[in-house]
Amino acid sequence: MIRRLLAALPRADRRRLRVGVALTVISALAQGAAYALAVPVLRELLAGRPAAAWAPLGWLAGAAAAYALAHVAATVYGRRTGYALARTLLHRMGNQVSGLPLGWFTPRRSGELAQLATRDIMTIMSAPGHLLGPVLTAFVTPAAVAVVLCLLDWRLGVAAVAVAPVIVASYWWTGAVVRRTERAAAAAAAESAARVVEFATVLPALRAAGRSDDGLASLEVALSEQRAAGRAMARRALPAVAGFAVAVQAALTAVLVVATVLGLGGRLDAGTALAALVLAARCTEPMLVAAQLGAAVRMAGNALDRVAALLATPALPAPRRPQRIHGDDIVFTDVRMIFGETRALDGVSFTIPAGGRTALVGPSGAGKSTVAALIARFHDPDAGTVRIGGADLREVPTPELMARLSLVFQDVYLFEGTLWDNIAVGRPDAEAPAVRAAAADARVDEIARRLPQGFDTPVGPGGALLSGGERQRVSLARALLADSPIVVLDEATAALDAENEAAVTAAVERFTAGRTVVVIAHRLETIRNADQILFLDAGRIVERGAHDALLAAGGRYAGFCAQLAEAAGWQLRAVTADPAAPAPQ
Ligand SMILES: Nc1ncnc2c1ncn2[C@@H]1O[C@H](COP(=O)(O)OP(=O)(O)OP(=O)(O)O)[C@@H](O)[C@H]1O
Repeated sequence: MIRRLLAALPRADRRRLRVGVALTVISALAQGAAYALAVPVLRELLAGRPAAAWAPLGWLAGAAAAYALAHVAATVYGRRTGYALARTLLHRMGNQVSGLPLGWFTPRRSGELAQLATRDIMTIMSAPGHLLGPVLTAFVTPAAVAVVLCLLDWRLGVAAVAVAPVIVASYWWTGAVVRRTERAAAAAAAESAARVVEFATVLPALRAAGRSDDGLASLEVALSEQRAAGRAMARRALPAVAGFAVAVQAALTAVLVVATVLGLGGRLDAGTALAALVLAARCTEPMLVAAQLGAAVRMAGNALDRVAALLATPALPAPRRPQRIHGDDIVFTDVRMIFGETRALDGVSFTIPAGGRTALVGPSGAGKSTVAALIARFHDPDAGTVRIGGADLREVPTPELMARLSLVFQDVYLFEGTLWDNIAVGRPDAEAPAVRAAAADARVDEIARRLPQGFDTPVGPGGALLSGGERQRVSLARALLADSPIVVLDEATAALDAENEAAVTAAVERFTAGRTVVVIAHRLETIRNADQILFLDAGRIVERGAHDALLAAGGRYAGFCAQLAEAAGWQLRAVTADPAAPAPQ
């Protein structure tokens, strides 16, 4: 464990851990010496020679003082190392996470990350701060005492040392059991954390569909699995911890029996026998505590494994031969994208010409969002290439790609800053009039007028103080300000009310004119104005062309449009269904 903690620490903090461990060992040895020096003191006192007890008593006081000083210093070093460890690991995790492909961030991963950054980091931090000291002391002090017993009387020493292998073996067994069962318990905890995140995310949709109980049911299943894993851990670890306690008690009993037999037989003086009994009893308690703390050390080891796994997650590889983007055309060549068992894209090839508008259409799960995600390089494809302006996206530095793209996705996330900051992030060097113009185009100025501090109003974590439609308008303003030549829109106006939708759609139309636009939309008006329509199904492009040509072909797209028209007609008829109903005044 110490080796692994050293590996996790930066060079500057490793010395602190080494010093802390050395001080712990010194304090444990001093404690052992202080215990052992009680033997000559007791021996002299019981033999009626109090004057002769002064010398060992002085040594005992010295050892006790050395123990106290080393113990305090070791505790301070341990705590500081714990903080340094937490700081370093959180920093490294932050750096790592910021370099991971955006497609990595699913609700499950968010749950795991939350567990890692909170529970696991606290567990790891406690290892040098609170655990290593008592665990080391629990073994070093009895070892020192055993050495002293050997010097006092070899038979007592043999009794103490004979049971040491049993104690050490049962300590490792306890650790192995805890380590195994804790992994399952931690996986169950991460699963239920992910379910909580997911439940909070989908609750509005579930409630709208009157099915909140469905989400609650999967959350309850995860929570009861977590409870079961916790119980299984306790059930399996308990016998191991109890076995260790029995081994420690057996060691104590062995020393007690040998000391008593020798004392009664007159082969050991009363003072030494009594001191041996006291010493053996004194060492028992810290060893029993060590069994429990040892389990916590194993949990810290598991937590370190999980952090190491995150740190080893491959980031999007940096370009080996960085290429510049020359142009705005987007070309997919035989692209495959597989998520687990799902072929999200299965050998897709197409060209999105520069300056044109391409609509991605198809049933749910067809792969439309995956196309958009690959254009923004949220992932690299499993096979094939995605090129923009002739450059393979794997070879394009991220800032170069992001300068070319504006993304307006369905799930809008705002960061915890002001309304203004959330728009200006689209182009940090933008002058105030440009930010205001973008805000006005996306109708964010209306929102600002309503808020107490106007554009300087904080929007809360994730933009929580704004409604879904308002967040979408802010994200549109951001894209308008960014003024990028390529725009990817995913259901960009889905959360807007009718009036705002019309206004924002007009702004988007103006803004996207002449740019390369890739739009995922289910509304007929958006789709039919596209220069090119790519109809996807089950990860393949099944039809492509312009609206009129595809309609005339009478294929899948034509059927899809008929469904959309029928749905629109159904809405119309539903409103005017009852001719006898009184007209609104
Ligand atoms: N990160 C992911 N992990 C696992 N599976 C994924 C992931 N992203 C997409 N998929 C799967 O890939 C398939 C295509 O998904 P995609 O979101 O691209 O479809 P879509 O056409 O955009 O659907 P919708 O219109 O419903 O948003 C689906 O089966 C989906 O479950």
